[in-house]
Amino acid sequence: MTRTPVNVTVTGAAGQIGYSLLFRIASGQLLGQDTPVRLKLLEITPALKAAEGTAMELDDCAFPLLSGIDITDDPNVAFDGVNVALLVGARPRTKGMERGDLLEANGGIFKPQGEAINAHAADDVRVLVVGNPANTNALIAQQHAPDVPADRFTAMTRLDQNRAYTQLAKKLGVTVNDIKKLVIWGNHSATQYPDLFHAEVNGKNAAEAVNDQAWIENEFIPTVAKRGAAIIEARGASSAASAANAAIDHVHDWVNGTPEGQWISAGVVSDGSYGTPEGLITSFPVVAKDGRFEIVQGLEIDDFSRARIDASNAELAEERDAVRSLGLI
Ligand SMILES: NC(=O)C1=CN([C@@H]2O[C@H](COP(=O)(O)OP(=O)(O)OC[C@H]3O[C@@H](n4cnc5c(N)ncnc54)[C@H](O)[C@@H]3O)[C@@H](O)[C@H]2O)C=CC1
Ligand SMILES: O=C([O-])CC(=O)C(=O)O
Repeated sequence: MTRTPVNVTVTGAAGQIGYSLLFRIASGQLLGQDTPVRLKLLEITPALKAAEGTAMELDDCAFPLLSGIDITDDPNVAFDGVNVALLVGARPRTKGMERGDLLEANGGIFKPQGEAINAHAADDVRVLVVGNPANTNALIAQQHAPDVPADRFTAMTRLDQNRAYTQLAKKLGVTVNDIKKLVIWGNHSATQYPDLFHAEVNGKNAAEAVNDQAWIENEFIPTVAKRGAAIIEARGASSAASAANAAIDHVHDWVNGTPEGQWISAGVVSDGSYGTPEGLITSFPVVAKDGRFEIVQGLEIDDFSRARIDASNAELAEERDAVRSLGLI
């Protein structure tokens, strides 16, 4: 292995997503089998011992690509030289708790992390925010990192996309491999809009293949949008392995590019495309090329989709206004 290791920082490393994510990163699934990684684990002080336990287990895997592990409770240390930052650590939503309640609890975490990324990250840093409310947490971090290009800050809606793939595949009796361009617009919340109207199933329009508007409106969209709550209800804890899997997908595609003819979903800083308020971090159909996400342009948006995209972005604008009034941005 001659390449310099890539520094990957994971916050909330002792949490349940961290426990799924770290082993996959160390095994090469994030960046590929020819890329060594150095892991930097950020935790709050009381959870450092648990993070050390996870690090002991990582050691015990003897991963050939894992060149070292640092554990710290100081964001300035954790983000020193970071190339890929996975901001997972946050307070998860618990049963009966609304996403809006999380804004204040989590906002304070992402401001100092944005500042530390600004001060210490490598020039090529890429940031994925997983911790909820992911889009607005990403906005807070991004706003506190003025020296980092804004397009390096992203929020995760890939789990929502993956959920949508399986729901559609089950409905049509196909496999996820038969589906393309099925993407999420808006917020990672119950207002998100999984879009069947631009998706393809074996080359045909997905909404036409379904041919059941009532199913799209009353089953597909709510099932995908409320899946996080359904998992909490069933498991007594929020999605963890599937969230880690989506984080791997997101960064892997960001770095390696999306296959020709495929789109993916990512929360990226809006340039005003599709009437979305500029500056919000909101999910679009994107392609990854040369290490950058590009918003897919020129799609026709009918009234049904328009209403839903606008509603989700209005929610994000409210979240932005709320964190602004709390002095977090
Ligand atoms: N965007 C998405 O699709 C999804 C997002 N999530 C979110 O991911 C987040 C993490 O979920 P879990 O791992 O299940 O939670 P968890 O509670 O098991 O772990 C969170 C960890 O973050 C740590 N932490 C808290 N504040 C921190 C700080 N300032 N710096 C570093 N670490 C800190 C905690 O000590 C804890 O170990 C939650 O906000 C959850 O809602 C979960 C599933 C999907
Ligand atoms: O709601 C939560 O905390 C977990 C979550 O984001 C999801 O599963 O989509």
